[in-house]
Order: sequence, then C-alpha cells, then structure tokens
Amino acid sequence: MAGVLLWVICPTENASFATSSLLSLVPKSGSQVRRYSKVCSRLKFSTGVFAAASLSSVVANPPRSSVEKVYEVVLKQAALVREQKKERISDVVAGNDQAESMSRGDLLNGAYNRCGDVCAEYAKTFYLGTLLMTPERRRAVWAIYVWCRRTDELVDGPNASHITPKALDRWEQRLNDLFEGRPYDMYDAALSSTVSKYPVDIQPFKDMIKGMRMDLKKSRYKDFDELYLYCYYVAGTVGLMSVPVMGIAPESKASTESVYNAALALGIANQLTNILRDVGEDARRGRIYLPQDELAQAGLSDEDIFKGKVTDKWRSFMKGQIKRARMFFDEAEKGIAELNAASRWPVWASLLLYKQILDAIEVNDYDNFTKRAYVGKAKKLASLPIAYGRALMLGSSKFAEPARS
Ligand SMILES: CC(C)=CCC/C(C)=C/CC/C(C)=C/CC/C(C)=C/[C@@H]1[C@@H](COP(=O)(O)OP(=O)(O)O)[C@]1(C)CC/C=C(\C)CC/C=C(\C)CCC=C(C)C
Ligand SMILES: [Mn+2]
Repeated sequence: MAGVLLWVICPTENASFATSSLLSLVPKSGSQVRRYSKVCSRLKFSTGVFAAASLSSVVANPPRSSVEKVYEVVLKQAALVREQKKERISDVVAGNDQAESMSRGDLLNGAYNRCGDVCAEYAKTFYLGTLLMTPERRRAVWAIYVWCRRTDELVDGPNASHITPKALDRWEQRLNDLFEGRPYDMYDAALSSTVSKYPVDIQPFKDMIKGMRMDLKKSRYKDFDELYLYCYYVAGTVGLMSVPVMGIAPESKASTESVYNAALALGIANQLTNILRDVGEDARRGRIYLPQDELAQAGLSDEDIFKGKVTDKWRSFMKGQIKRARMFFDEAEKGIAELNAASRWPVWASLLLYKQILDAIEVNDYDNFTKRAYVGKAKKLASLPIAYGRALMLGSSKFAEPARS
C-alpha cells in the first residue's frame, strides 16, 4: 500500500533520490541494513525498478517502517510549499495582500519581540544566528522556537509531573485554534501570524505533540525503527517547520523534497546526539532511549545502563551510535546550501555546535553516565566564523543538485 501511495505522489526521480538517501543514512552492517534494504526495495518498487512479483517474494506485506511513514510527511510538506508558493505569487500579482492594521501590528510586534527574548534566553548562540536573517524570517523562527520550547516544557519542565494526555489534548486544541487565527495568548498570536504568512503546515506541530505523548508512556525503544519515529516526532519535525520560513534559495536546483529530507536529517541527528549525551541523566529517570536490540547485540542490558560503568562493550556500542548520528549530520549538510543565503549561517552554526557534542563524548572516553559532554565557549566561538565561511562559500549555485549525490 505504502509503495503504491509513494508511486502516486512521488515522481520517479524523487523516489529514487529517497532510496539512495535512505541507504546513505544507515550503517552498512547488521540487522539495520536488512531492515532498511526492505524499505529501499519498497521505494524502488514504487519507481517501477523492481517487478511486483520479485518484491513479493522478498517481503510479504511487511509493516510500514518509520522511515516510510516519515518520508510521506516530507513529500506532503514539500508539495504544500510548492502549491502555496504559487498561490502567494498570484495573490501578490492580484494585489490581494492585506496590510495589517496599525494597532494590531503593534501588539503583534510586541508578541514577536517576547518570542525573541525567550529565544535569546534559552538558546543564545542560535539567537545570535537568527540576527543575520531578514527581520521577517527571524521573528517567524523565534515564534516557532517558542512554541517548540513550550511544548517540550510540558513534559520536561517543572510542572511535568502534572501533565496528563488530557493536557496535551488541550495543547493540541490550542494549536488548531491558532492555525485557524484564534490564538490563546501572545506567543500563540506570534505563531498564528507566522503560519498565516509562510507555507507552514500543521502536521509537524501535531507530530511533535504526538512525540510528547509517546514520551509520557514509553521508556524503552525496541529497535532503531521505533527510536527513529520518536526522533522524528520531537526533532525532525522542527526541520520541517523551519524550512518554509528559512526559505529555499531561488537559484536552488535541488528538489524541494531533498531539502526537506536534509532538514529532517538535521533534526534526527540533533536528537540522536541529545540522547547519546544524556544517557546517564535519562537512566536516572528510568528511561533508556537506545535501541534495545542493538544493546542486546552488543551484550549489554538495561542493568548495565543503570550501573553506568564504561566497559569495552559500552565503548564499542557507543562508537556505532555516534557513527550513525554523524551519518545523519552528513545528510543534513548536503541540504544547507539550498537554503536562502541568509538562513545558511545559523543552520551551519547549530549543526557544527551540535556535532561537536559527539566529539566531546569521545573525549570523555564514552562516559556519558557521569560526565556531561559539552562544547566549551572557545570552541563555540570558533565555530561561528567556520559556519559563516561555509554559509558563504557553499551556496546552491556551486552545487547543482547536492542533496541527491
Ligand atoms: C536544509 C536544512 C538542513 C535545513 C535546516 C532545518 C532546521 C532549521 C532544522 C532544525 C533542527 C533542530 C534545531 C532540531 C531541534 C532538535 C531538538 C534539540 C529537539 C529537542 C527535543 C526534545 O529533546 P529532549 O527533551 O530529549 O532534550 P532537552 O534536554 O529538552 O534538550 C527538543 C527540546 C524539542 C524542542 C525543540 C526546540 C526548542 C528547538 C526549536 C528550534 C527551532 C524552531 C529553530 C531551528 C533553527 C535553527 C537555525 C537551528
Ligand atoms: Mn526536553
């Protein structure tokens, strides 16, 4: 069914990009390769490369993998952007762009500025990066940031122990309302304004809430497929929310899907990194966000995680996990050049900073039980000009279709 669906919505060229992209995302060993090769076979099937008969002998109606489910969202988001871009252009041509009234505009400016304050307080470096964007885009990113931060605070903040699935239902209702132009408070008003201006779809926001719901009831992940879905919900979604605001460079020749795929990869990479950094902290809350089957294959159990002793088995397990996170970062890098020039720097900066957390875990000799891997101020500062240089030099015009390579 999924194969057929992809065949309908996904042009052949893009489906084959998806296939190669998926293959490049996973380590080339063990059970994952087998699982992902199933996914890839199904994607190839959708392009007509494989005959249905040969496929059915390989996979007899396997359950849809997380990669497939998430990729459908990516395709939908990309299609929406293409459609709304056309609508927006025709609106402007027809002179239908309504100016906001002055008093409403003032209130809205205040709301956006408050979002900027929150962002500056919680994510200083990222905030600095947004200052390079156009004022319009910058405040839209702040509004998205604040909504994500508040959503995460529901399950991770000081009131988290009182949070029930009902409270998340109410949060989702507020989300629906703000998308329909009925914001509940000023932060919601800023996001409501943002989603009315940019082709941002509600799906990734809903999916993030789904991730928080998942986090309330689930504390173990059977395999990477389950973990991938969780990472998409809480972090890959951020990439999908951000691209319509950051904008794709007008000169970009890459497909919209490939840019979305890179954005998704950045979110997944960041979340995998978060997870690897916080193994000890999460274990103290009774949580293990590591694939259970991979732990077992490495000869490790939940008990080993709770004991928190760095052994050779742990080191070797961690090496594999770090390698996978880096592969997602690599995938993300290919898409940054396709973003609008002014959006590249903050994205490069956040990528380089997050990626260095993986290096810090290595420097700590894989002790993520008792030591927190962090990137020192000097390294953070040094990353900024590097990010700036890459943003400047790696523009889309130089690499025709980089995300497909
Ligand atoms: C083509 C291309 C590469 C485009 C770039 C797309 C893009 C901007 C992707 C952003 C990816 C990103 C920053 C993802 C956030 C991942 C993340 C850290 C998720 C965290 C979830 C929960 O984690 P956990 O509870 O385990 O950890 P903590 O201890 O709580 O940290 C989150 C906390 C979810 C909430 C996410 C945010 C608050 C970040 C939102 C960020 C933005 C909207 C701006 C992104 C823009 C830039 C420039 C990076
Ligand atoms: Mn959190």
